[in-house]
Amino acid sequence: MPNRYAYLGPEGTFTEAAMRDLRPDAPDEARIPCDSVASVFDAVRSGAVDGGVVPLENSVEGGVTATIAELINGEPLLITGQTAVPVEFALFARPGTALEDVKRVATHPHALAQCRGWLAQHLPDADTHTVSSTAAAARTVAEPGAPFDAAICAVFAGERYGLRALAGNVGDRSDAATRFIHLSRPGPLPEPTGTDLTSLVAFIADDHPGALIEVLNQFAVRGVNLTRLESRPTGDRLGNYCFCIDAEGHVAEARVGEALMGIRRVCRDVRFLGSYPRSGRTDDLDPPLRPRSTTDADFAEAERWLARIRSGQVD
Ligand SMILES: O=C(O)C(=O)Cc1ccccc1
Repeated sequence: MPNRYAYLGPEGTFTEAAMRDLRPDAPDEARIPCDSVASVFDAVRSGAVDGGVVPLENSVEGGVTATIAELINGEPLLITGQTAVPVEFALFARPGTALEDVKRVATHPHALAQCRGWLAQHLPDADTHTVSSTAAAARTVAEPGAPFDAAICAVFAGERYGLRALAGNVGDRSDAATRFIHLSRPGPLPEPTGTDLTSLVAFIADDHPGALIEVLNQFAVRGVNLTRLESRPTGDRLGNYCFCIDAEGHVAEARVGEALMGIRRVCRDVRFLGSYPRSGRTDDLDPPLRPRSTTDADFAEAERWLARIRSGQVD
């Protein structure tokens, strides 16, 4: 039986597009749509599927709370891949509906947040409703007696559910993109590719001046570039935060491994989320920033030098 992969469904979500990017060889029957981000995590944890794809962050709206909360507090899973997908929104309705007939619009909360300008200009009196995904909105609009007149969704979702486009490009920014991650149960890490990311959550030991700088310094002094830093409430009590960090490089590399050891020493707790290729499509990526003296060979040479001086060799 081929491996099975869960994703935030139904068919026609941007997450499904990301899944096709990350698992291009998975046949249609191996792609399992779920109705929430939490149920994708649960399907991977329970072993019902071999992997899962969920949205992580959007270039306009920021982090996807449901995903980040699972990564921080849920039973641990590993991130084993990621990809970025351009998101272009369109307004779709049942055949025969005109723009002026649209009184109720449904979509995903992140899509709504990115289309507010267009809606205010073209449908100022319409009520907006949020549902579990853009494709769920399109599927509901297509049903007889639907509670909504139109959906904001991808063109492929509108077409998939037999709707007609009333307007294209309804996003306030045409260059918006969303980052999606591939999840696996804990196990062997993906091999380093040279263009990898490492994700972790750092829980500060005790609230003191410079606590975050101590964490960031572990990366800075070893020449590791950060690509994302987000503070999130730990959930314990108001004012307690943890820090979600993405860094360039793989934990198998000396500079990244040493930075993680340093963080482990200065933090109360560290949750390692994975080291994985930076994109499903690695062709258009810049090489990671790698300052002088931070190669594995540099670290190995420094380790040999330390061993020599510890044994009293000073020449
Ligand atoms: O609803 C979808 O299609 C998703 O995949 C989630 C989402 C929603 C809005 C922007 C990017 C991803």
